[in-house]
Amino acid sequence: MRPYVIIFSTMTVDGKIANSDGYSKLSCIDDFRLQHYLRSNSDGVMVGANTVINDDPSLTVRLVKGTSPYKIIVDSKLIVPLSSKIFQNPAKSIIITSNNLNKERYEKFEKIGVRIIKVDFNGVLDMVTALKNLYDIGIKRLMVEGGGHLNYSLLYNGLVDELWVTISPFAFGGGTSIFEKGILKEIKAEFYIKEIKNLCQNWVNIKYSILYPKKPLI
Ligand SMILES: NC(=O)C1=CN([C@@H]2O[C@H](COP(=O)(O)OP(=O)(O)OC[C@H]3O[C@@H](n4cnc5c(N)ncnc54)[C@H](OP(=O)(O)O)[C@@H]3O)[C@@H](O)[C@H]2O)C=CC1
Ligand SMILES: Nc1nc(O)c(N)c(N[C@@H]2O[C@H](COP(=O)(O)O)[C@@H](O)[C@H]2O)n1
Repeated sequence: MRPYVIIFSTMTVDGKIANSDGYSKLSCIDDFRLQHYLRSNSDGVMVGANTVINDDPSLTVRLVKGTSPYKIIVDSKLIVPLSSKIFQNPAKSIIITSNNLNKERYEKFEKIGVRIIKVDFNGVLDMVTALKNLYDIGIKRLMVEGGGHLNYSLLYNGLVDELWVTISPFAFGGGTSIFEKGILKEIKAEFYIKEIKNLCQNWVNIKYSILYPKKPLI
């Protein structure tokens, strides 16, 4: 069994979640409220290593009432700084990493009370096993907040149930896309609209469910 997975992202009209300098502030207040609402309705919120390094996020619930979920970082080489805001509450922090690192690297995090889940690494981490582990420790509903490489690796493995994407009224013409394939192959996932909502004036949120092709195209 694995958690029910929802990706939440805010992108430009050209599908970028950050520009090439790492600038990523794209939401309006209604969109931030939706983000915090979904956090408050999730058992865990997951981000990739680059997002932690670039944004130093809190991943807490602040704009609506509710409990902050577990914070889950996907980081195969354990490069995220120990001083990251996420680790201010180490008991609610989990790192998914490779089972192939020196034990001193794990100990640094385990010492402060961060839970480490070790899975196989073959260019990317084995997210199927990672999600099974999360389910077994009580994370039944998982929100994923990017970035593009993490989003794609979950999509590629057929692990995403819904995408909630907000289109903001900007274009970058470059930068990080909402889905970045990295070293993985291309697929053709299909998205079905469940709901469309106007946010603020010029932002629009679309909730999709996802249907997967049987095999990767390439
Ligand atoms: N507008 C928005 O809504 C959002 C914008 N952003 C922006 O996105 C940018 C970061 O996106 P991106 O560069 O794609 O980075 P990610 O946050 O997706 O992190 C990618 C890294 O995570 C690690 N990783 C380990 N295992 C996996 C796996 N199975 N699949 C994918 N990644 C894995 C890899 O590093 P390693 O090999 O070292 O482990 C990889 O390089 C930032 O600029 C951030 O500000 C982020 C979230 C939301
Ligand atoms: N929904 C959304 N809109 C944006 O404009 C964003 N830049 C992001 N980024 C994501 O939110 C995290 C920051 O969370 P905190 O406010 O620090 O709790 C950031 O790391 C991205 O995952 N999201």
